[in-house]
Formats: sequence, structure tokens, C-alpha cells
Amino acid sequence: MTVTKKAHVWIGVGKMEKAIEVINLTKKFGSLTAVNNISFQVQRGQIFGFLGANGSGKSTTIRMLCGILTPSSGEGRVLGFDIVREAEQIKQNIGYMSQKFSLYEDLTVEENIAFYAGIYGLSGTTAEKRKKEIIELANLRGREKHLAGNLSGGWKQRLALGCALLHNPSLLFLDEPTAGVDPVSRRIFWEIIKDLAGKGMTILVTTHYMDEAELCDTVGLIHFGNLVAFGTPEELKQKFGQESLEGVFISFVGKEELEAVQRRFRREG
Ligand SMILES: Nc1ncnc2c1ncn2[C@@H]1O[C@H](COP(=O)(O)OP(=O)(O)OP(=O)(O)O)[C@@H](O)[C@H]1O
Repeated sequence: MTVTKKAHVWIGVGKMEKAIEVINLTKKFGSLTAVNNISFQVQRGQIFGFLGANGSGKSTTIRMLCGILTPSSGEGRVLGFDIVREAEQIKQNIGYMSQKFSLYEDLTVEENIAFYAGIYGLSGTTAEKRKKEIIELANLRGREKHLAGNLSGGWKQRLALGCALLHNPSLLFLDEPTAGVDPVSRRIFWEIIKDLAGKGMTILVTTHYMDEAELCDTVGLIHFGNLVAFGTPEELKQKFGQESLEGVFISFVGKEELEAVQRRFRREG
């Protein structure tokens, strides 16, 4: 488990090995602690699977890492930039793809790409070159004139991924990118993800599919705001004595819930 609590010497983007580093990061909403004192690191070029039940604190953590939500306490660096003081630099260097895909259904594939190219400030030959590269990367050739709203789930998913990659980010956040997508499209999607990571892009992906978690280099399990497990899939299986990550996930989450019930009984008894 790589949990660091000491003070750190940060290195700038380009040279840095750690794409994400957070130390004792906490976010409170009133009396609710959504993220509780979590510390972890993700190395550059790695795929980090961020797992947890609904409401466990994944999105809150991601929003802090993207520089759009201020932590209550703790610190973090993304691509060498401070998540509070250098949020603008972070936003320029990351890509984000949400579960809802954020596409314009009444625009065509190429119009969606042109729209996002404009948002990222790309124009002229640069925009045109990136559009072609993205169409290739996302396997969208031949579908340029199709309305996004008429595409099937897998095509939409790859278009959304392509739009999130237009400005060539160093770090990509994927929030449940394969929810509701067929198995073949999921596989194609993961091949693209693996290829991007192989070229040095860091990927943080949330998923409820344990077969996808197995494909990650490192996995973190967040439960009621606490980072309760962190390591490679193999390390976690060994540590929790399970044959699969699904076993780790269920046994851990189940154990926590059981302990909470036991504590309540002890208090009431
Ligand atoms: N802006 C907010 N104000 C108050 N509470 C919030 C806010 N955002 C999130 N929460 C709460 O913080 C907790 C963690 O939520 P979060 O969205 O981070 O979980 P999650 O793991 O991403 O869940 P999901 O998988 O459903 O997206 C939840 O109890 C949620 O209700």
C-alpha cells in the first residue's frame, strides 16, 4: 500500500513521475465527511481504478483533483500542480469524460468534435488535424456525418472519449465510462485506454465492473469516504485472501457494514 503522510518535494509537469499525489485530503459538506483524510499516489502512465459503492466519495475526490472543488483540508498535486492554487493549469492539462457523455445529440459526430475543439481553443489546421486523429483513434471513420443521438451506446462512448482527448491531455478522468455499454464496445474501449496509457497518459477510471478493475495497474477502494484498500489487483487479492477483485470488494464492504451493525448492537445492548 502506497500511502504517504510526510511532507513532499513536488516536481513540475513534464519531469514528474507522480501524476496524482494526495495527502490527507478531506472534504466535508456541513456535518457530512464525504472524503476522509485520504492519501495515495498514481504514477504517470498508469491506469488507476477508483472503486466504491454509490455515495462513497469518488466524485467528490475527482472534483477536488480537477480543481473544481476546494478541499476542507489536506493537499494534492495533479500533474505537478497544486489542486487549490494551480487549478487553472490542471484544467488545461486534463480530460474528463462523464457517465452521461456530454454530447450534443442533435449535432453530427464531426460537429460535436468541432464544438469541443472550439472549447479547447483549437482552430485552423491544428483543429482539423486533431479531428482526423480523434476519428481514427475512436474508430469513428465513416460515421462523421451521423447524428450523435442516432449512435449506439458504444459509438457514443467513443465519441465522448474522443472529445475529451482533443486537447491531448496528460491525465484523463473517466467517470463510469462503460456504464450501459455492450461487452464488445467495452472491450474496444479498454483497448483504446490501454493504448493511451502505453503512450504515457495517466488514466483515473471509476467503474462498477470488476473485470475492468482487474485491467487497472492500481486500484483504490473508497468506502464511506475512507480509502480502505489500495494496491495492484494482485496485492489486494493476496491481502484480503480472495481469488477475485469482486471478492475483495464484497468481502470488504460487507465486513464494514457488519461491523457497523455490531457497533450499533453493542451501543444499544
Ligand atoms: N455538494 C454536495 N453537498 C452535500 N453533500 C454532497 C455534495 N456532493 C456530494 N455529497 C455527498 O457526499 C457523499 C459522497 O458523494 P459522491 O458523489 O462523492 O459519491 P460517489 O462515490 O461519487 O457516488 P456515485 O457512484 O453515486 O457517483 C454522498 O453522501 C453525497 O450525498
